[in-house]
Amino acid sequence: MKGLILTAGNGTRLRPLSYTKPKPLLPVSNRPVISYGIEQLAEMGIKDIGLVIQPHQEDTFHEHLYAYAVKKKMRLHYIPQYEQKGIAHAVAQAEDFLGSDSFVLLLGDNLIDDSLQKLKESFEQTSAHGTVLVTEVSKPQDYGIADIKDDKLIEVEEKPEKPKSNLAVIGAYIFKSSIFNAIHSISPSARGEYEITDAIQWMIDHHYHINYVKTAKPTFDVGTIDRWLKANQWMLKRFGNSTDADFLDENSHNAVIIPPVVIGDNCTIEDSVIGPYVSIQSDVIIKKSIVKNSIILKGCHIENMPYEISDSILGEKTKLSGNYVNDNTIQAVFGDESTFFLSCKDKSKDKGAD
Ligand SMILES: Cc1cn([C@H]2C[C@H](O)[C@@H](COP(=O)(O)OP(=O)(O)O[C@H]3O[C@H](CO)[C@@H](O)[C@H](O)[C@H]3O)O2)c(=O)[nH]c1=O
Repeated sequence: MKGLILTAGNGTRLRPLSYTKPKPLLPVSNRPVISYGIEQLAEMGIKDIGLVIQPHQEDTFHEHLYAYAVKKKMRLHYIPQYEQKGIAHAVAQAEDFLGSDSFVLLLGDNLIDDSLQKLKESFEQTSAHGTVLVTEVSKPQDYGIADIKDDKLIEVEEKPEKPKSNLAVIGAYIFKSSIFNAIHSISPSARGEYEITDAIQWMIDHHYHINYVKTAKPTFDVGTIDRWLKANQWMLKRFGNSTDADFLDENSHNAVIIPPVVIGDNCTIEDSVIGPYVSIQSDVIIKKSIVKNSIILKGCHIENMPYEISDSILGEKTKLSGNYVNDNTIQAVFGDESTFFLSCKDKSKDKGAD
């Protein structure tokens, strides 16, 4: 069995951060999202993983993942997708790499906090042509939705306006190579993409057995800022109350760390309150500031911020500083399409009745 991870999306909802780094390399609890998927494939005994990438991104992936793959004794094969024509189209690019092997397909921006062993067992025990993972979601309109009757998967529909259930088919699948019959037979959907859900439906309609495994463990699609922060919170919670602040620079002092927090190499934190739910990558300086529920990427410098930083993501080398001269003024430089939400307290309400 081989592994295939799709990473070639445009990451439009994560701009401007996804302009400079592919979405699956963005960190959750200081590890690239995709590394969690690679680890799950390693646990399943898979040695060869195809990564479907945008053609110019091979060096970036190699730089971030090579050492990790060597450590896990896995081989990464980069497969370019020249046009982003959908998930099924991305899988088709890997047909030569996959050959006649069965394969585990993971969506590179999905984080699934469950072992995929159950998926593998079900696939092998039932001799299915495909096994999908489903979970209950609160917004079924955003997902491929499963219709299950008498314990059988009878229909999957991509982002339906009127969902038949709240069971989403999420980003982990196992297929036999017969999936390529389906992929070569389907047409683009209304949104112009070759949908994996249409390929699965084709299999069901043509009497190939597709079964499902349900997970109750959390799953995250980190495709939006909000969901990325939630995934980060969840992964940090798994550290319990420990604080990974071993790497604080010797210059750090007067830092109050409220766990869970993860702090990378070579960081300086002074006169500041950090946490809970903060991930800080390496080479970050934070002075005289308060940061909670945020992700701070490599090389940021935050100093003397008159406002608490909360629910925020700061791209690499962002500089934020402020002063107290005028309560209503903030000076900052933001990259293209940055999002900045400023919450001010109305001080007149604090003055009482006089
Ligand atoms: C369109 C496209 C996507 N991808 C990669 C990028 C992402 O890591 C991954 C998912 O792509 P997205 O466009 O975000 O897919 P999304 O709209 O969230 O929906 C998918 O993922 C959902 C689960 O999150 C499923 O329930 C849906 O059935 C499935 O279609 O696949 C490619 O590698 N190539 C592509 O052409």
